[in-house]
Amino acid sequence: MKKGALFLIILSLVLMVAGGLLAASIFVSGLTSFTAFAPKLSAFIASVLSSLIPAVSFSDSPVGLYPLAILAIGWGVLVLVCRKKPLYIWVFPMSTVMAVTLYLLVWSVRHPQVLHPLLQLILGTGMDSRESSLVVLLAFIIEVLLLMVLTLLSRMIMHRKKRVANPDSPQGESSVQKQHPAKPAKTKKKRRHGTNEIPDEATVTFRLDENGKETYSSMGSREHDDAPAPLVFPDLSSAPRADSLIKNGRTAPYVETPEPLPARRKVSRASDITDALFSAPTSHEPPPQEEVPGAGKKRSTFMEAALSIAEHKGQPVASTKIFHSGQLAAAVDRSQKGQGGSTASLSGFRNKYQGRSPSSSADVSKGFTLADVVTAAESRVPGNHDDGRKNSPPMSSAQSSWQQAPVGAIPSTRRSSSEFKPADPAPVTYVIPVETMPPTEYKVEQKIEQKIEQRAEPAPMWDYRHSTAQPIGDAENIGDPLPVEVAHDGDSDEDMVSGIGWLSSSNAGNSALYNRSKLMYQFPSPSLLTTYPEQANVIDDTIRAQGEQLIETLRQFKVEASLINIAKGPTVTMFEVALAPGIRVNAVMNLADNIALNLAARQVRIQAPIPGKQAVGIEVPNKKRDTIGFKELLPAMDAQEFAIPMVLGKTITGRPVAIDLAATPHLLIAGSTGSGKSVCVNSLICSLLYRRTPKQVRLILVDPKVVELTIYNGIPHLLTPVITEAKKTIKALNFCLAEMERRYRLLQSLGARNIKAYNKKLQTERIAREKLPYIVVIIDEFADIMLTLGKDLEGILSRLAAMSRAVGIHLVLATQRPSMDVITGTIKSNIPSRIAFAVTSNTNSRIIIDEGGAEKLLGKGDMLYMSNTDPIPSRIQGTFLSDEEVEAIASYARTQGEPDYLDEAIFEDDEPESTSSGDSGEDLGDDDEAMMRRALEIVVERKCASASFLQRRLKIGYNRAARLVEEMEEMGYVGPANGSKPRELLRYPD
Ligand SMILES: Nc1ncnc2c1ncn2[C@@H]1O[C@H](COP(=O)(O)OP(=O)(O)OP(=O)(O)O)[C@@H](O)[C@H]1O
Repeated sequence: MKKGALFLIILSLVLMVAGGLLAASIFVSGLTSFTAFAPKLSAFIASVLSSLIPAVSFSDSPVGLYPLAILAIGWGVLVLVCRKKPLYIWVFPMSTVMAVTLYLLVWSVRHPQVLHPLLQLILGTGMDSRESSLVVLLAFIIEVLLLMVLTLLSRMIMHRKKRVANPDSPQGESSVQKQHPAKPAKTKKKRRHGTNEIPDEATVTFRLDENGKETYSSMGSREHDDAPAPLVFPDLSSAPRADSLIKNGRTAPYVETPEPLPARRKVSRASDITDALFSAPTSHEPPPQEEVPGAGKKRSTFMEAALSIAEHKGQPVASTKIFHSGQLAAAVDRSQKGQGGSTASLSGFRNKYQGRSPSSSADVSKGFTLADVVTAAESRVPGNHDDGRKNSPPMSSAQSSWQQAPVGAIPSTRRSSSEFKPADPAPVTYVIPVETMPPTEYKVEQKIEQKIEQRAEPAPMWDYRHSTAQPIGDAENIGDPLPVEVAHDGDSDEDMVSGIGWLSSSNAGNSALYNRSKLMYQFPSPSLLTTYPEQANVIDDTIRAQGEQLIETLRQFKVEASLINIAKGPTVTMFEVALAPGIRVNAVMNLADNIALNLAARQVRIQAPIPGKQAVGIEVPNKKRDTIGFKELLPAMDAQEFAIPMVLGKTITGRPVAIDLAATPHLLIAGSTGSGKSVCVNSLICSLLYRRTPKQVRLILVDPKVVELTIYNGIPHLLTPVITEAKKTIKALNFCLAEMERRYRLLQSLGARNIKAYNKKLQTERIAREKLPYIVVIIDEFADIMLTLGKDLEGILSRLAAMSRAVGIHLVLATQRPSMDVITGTIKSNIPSRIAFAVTSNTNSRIIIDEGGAEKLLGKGDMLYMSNTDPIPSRIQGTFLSDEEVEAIASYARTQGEPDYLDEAIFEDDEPESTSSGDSGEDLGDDDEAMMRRALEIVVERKCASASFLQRRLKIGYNRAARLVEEMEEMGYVGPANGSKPRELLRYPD
């Protein structure tokens, strides 16, 4: 037992006895006066004690000996608490005395007439039991106070003792303990390490014995109380977290100037060790590599191992735990391979952790923390281990210092023990070469950077000097250098020049630029169009009479209103009616049928209110409808600068309406059969033929009904013959998706945000690329295809509708089935501009334009147009194009150039792999001969040669496929390029 503890025990007993005597004398002398002065208080105390008796009594308690058991438990706890704190030993006699006092107190209250013999002995017989009970009570209070005083005193003495034991610590306690007061400084689990116990993750103390061998102990362990004073680790509070360095992708180099080293190291947690291990001030620059030859190789293997493990586990270094000795060994192996040095120390490390006795190897499986790694690294201390340096060549001072320095001492703020002091007292520089220890993230970044660098290196793909292409746009001086094209993979089929990708002409080897220049499209003449008689917008007496009759009808239904305006349109006349105050708009709306009845009109549509007016519009069909000729509306397309101008018709007020599909940006047309959809679609297509060349706008037409749009077959605007099959439709739409992606890449290459900006850049910067034409995909009766393809079509259409606007791909979908399964929510949400022709029900109208009204339309081109900018539908009478007119326009367009269709391979079915050859030619790699053999087999199979088909079948890049076809031509197997058609097979291979 320690002297201090003995002293305290004696002190406590003395104090206790003295206190008790003092209290007794005071109260014995003042008892009479107390009871006289405070009878009520004494009575109150007596009552409280009486109520407490059953709970604390030993013998009289109704609960038997439970209080005794509680006391025993309390003692047990005290024994445990004070096991390692000898200074608190006085608690045992103190508590015993208190228990006896308590017992006496209880006795006094329970037996007011009888004085306990013990009390008689202490207090004498001159006192009655009442007085004696008060004395006992006060004695108990004094004992409690004494307990508190002694506790505080003990604590103070312990603090003082620690400070004496560890003069370096200003706190008198380890900083770790201060930081983690909730965790008592003791180990949870221990495992044997030789003769020492190593805590897993708790506070660890590293010590060196007289032989320089390191030992471990947990904080406060008695077993090591007599061990040499613990080594003191440097203050780690300023060290940045290791994982923060890792995240930055950079491990800061650090330079240290060793200071006079203290004899002890401060106790530290494993995470703190690793934090400090990998931390360093960044202000210092590392010395040049030549000054520290081999420093990179000779740097800490264990640190490398630690990093390697952390990297493998994807964790921050500080929190990495190694669970298997094999893992650790593997990490060390990796480090060793990378370094090619420190073999001896590594083997020492292995011996340390792997070459243990069987009993200890079981503990090994519990895992190592990086603290273990660090500790092992310490074993490289000169003099402790042979780390292979004996045979090393002479080292530079810095290198020598580095190798002599323990790994744990690397951080700049760290101090080493005197044993670790380098032989050279001169300032020593420790260097960790940054480049040899890149963390995972850093490697990833490096890879990305390398990739970017690789991409950034442009390889000229198209040299205008070797091309027959003519400059595009306003470029006049071909001699001027053109901007270098962004390179792409030579084997890629990505076309950076063509306005449209995957054209058969460019696939056939023709320059896209050259091919486009063949087109000299002249717009059709308006003379091809029929002129319809001028419609009479005159408001005659008949119409006025109709207006009066309308007001009268309203009045009959108690709706006071006045006629304020009449607008006569081509199909309907709108009577603008102002309602009297207090009349509800709905009152008029509900009278639509009555008005129609009274006016003998077929349908009456009521617009309540007219947007922007304090009036209700009542649209009554004209007795005689006017036809809006397409010719009449041609000038409307020139009124504004439209990218894709299209005429729709005329409003009620006679205003011509033309839209820009590029802004719309997609259009949904729906209406029941005979409502005028096909005529509308024709006028949209003819608008393009009249105002846009194939260089500006290209078309993909889909017509499942076959008879509606096939009339356009052969016009130069077409990208493919009019599609009539669902299967081909999906392929065409897939092409659009691919083209959309290609275009986005093109836009990105020039930093353009949309097709307009891209085309403008080509012109202003005179870049040798084709301008991107707009692509308009028109699908008539898309309900048929939708029902066949279902979700596939919906998905593609939605994606296109959502994303293709910027790259100039626009959709026009027409259907005569305005049902929910055709015009789905997804399609509707992606196509805000819609045209509703006459439908049979209000529900259908709602499906198309989200409100009723289309059921009141009159058919034959009578439409409600809802644009993306104005959700209130406006009534328009569509333009009329007769079949003859359409035929004439298409015929004329056909004379203006050959269509440059997409490669037919796009629309071909995916053929099953040929089994006849037994050759998996599709995976022929770089074997040119085998590739040619397989290509010839395919060509013979098909009786024609197409580069893109070969590309698909052989799963090779387009350029390679085109080369194969050219070689076939040279060898005489296939004929020359044949426009958009595949090359002819001339002879069979031998
Ligand atoms: N704008 C118009 N002006 C005058 N008449 C028109 C107009 N639009 C259509 N019509 C008339 O309506 C008829 C039907 O038009 P259209 O063929 O376009 O209807 P649809 O909705 O396509 O019918 P379906 O779905 O059965 O093909 C046409 O033959 C034409 O006579």
